[in-house]
Amino acid sequence: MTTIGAHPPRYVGAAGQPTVDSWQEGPHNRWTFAHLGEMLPTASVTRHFPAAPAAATERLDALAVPGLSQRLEESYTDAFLVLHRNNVIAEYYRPGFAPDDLHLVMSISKSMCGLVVGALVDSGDIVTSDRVVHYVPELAGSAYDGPTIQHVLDMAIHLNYSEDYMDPASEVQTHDRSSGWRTRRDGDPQDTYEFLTTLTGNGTVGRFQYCSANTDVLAWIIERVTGLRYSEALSKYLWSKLDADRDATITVDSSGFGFANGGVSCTARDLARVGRLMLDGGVGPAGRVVSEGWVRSILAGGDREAMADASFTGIHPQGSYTRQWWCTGNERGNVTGIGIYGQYLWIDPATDTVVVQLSTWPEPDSGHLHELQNQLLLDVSRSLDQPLASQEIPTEETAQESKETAA
Ligand SMILES: NCCCCCC(=O)NCCCCCC(=O)O
Repeated sequence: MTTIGAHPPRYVGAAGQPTVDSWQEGPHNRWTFAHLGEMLPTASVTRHFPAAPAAATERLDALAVPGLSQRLEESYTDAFLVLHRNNVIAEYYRPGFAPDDLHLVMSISKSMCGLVVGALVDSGDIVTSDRVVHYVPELAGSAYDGPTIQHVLDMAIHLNYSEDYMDPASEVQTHDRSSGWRTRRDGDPQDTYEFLTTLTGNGTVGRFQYCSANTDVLAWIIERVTGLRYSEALSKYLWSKLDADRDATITVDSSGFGFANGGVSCTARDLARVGRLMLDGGVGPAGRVVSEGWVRSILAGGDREAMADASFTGIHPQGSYTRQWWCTGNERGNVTGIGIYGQYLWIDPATDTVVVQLSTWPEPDSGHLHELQNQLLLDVSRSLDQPLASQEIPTEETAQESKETAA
């Protein structure tokens, strides 16, 4: 249990926090029996068995992209979807993966968190020029003592934090262990909140440094200004506005803190709805999420001078990062959420299209696979530059038929 600060209780009226040893007892059980997945690992017992067709579900004919099916396989794709205007014009699911299966989206979770911050900036609850410690005084003395919310949003803070996913000595692995993603070691922080207070830096701001901790700081600020747990805030300010097919999930740590930087799972179709609201000026089917101005700032791109990620600029020389989104700076104005192991939420304003690609690369970060997927996403976008009017675009209904055929 964390000893710092006051965090939103897991349930209203909570007397202390339920733990893995106390969850069965009253009064905690009033809440835990209905939220067991937040206390113990759980497995889904699916409504349909077998849950997914043994063959791939493929509906790609509307796209004039040579070798698309093979390229999806080569990039370890589990789910691929093209939402052109309001029509799903192409979809692919690998054998064993169903359209309504949830998929971990890793750091695309960050882009969702950025939208929640945007909503709270719009409402005046967060001011981007305010210092982080104005909201979370517990971070005084850490690397976050000085930087503003905008610095955190744009990942423009120097941190002694290695984001080397494969290095057991890296801070990102300590972060994982503190957040329940890996086995804790003696001396590790008790939870994510405590981990964030331990981070140091050289005190400089203004240069891009990709750091997953930044997003969890944003989530802490969101909790502080809303009084909600991050998982609840994500629902209230984003997910509930999407008319989503399914609930999303987010992993939580031992204190119930949602892993904002990488813990969201959802379906490909629901993820496309997040992209759709970006193209619709911040409005979802069930209401406005964020102002048009916030979305426009993302689509306009961030500070190219600040960008210092050679892997990204190797592919997108005019690239930048702002408000938790990657901005390619290319002639099409593509922006994207990106997650390790091959997750992309790709926005193509030029053709009013969202492309989702959810993969499971054998390794977290691969220059070769990033290039393959970026080229594929660009080819798909460019293929839509020609009007599709002359083609028979399959609708969602025909998608259903094609699923049944595949099954
Ligand atoms: N440790 C918990 C989850 C961390 C998720 C990190 C993640 O998904 N990062 C995405 C990095 C994208 C890099 C893109 C690029 O450099 O081209």
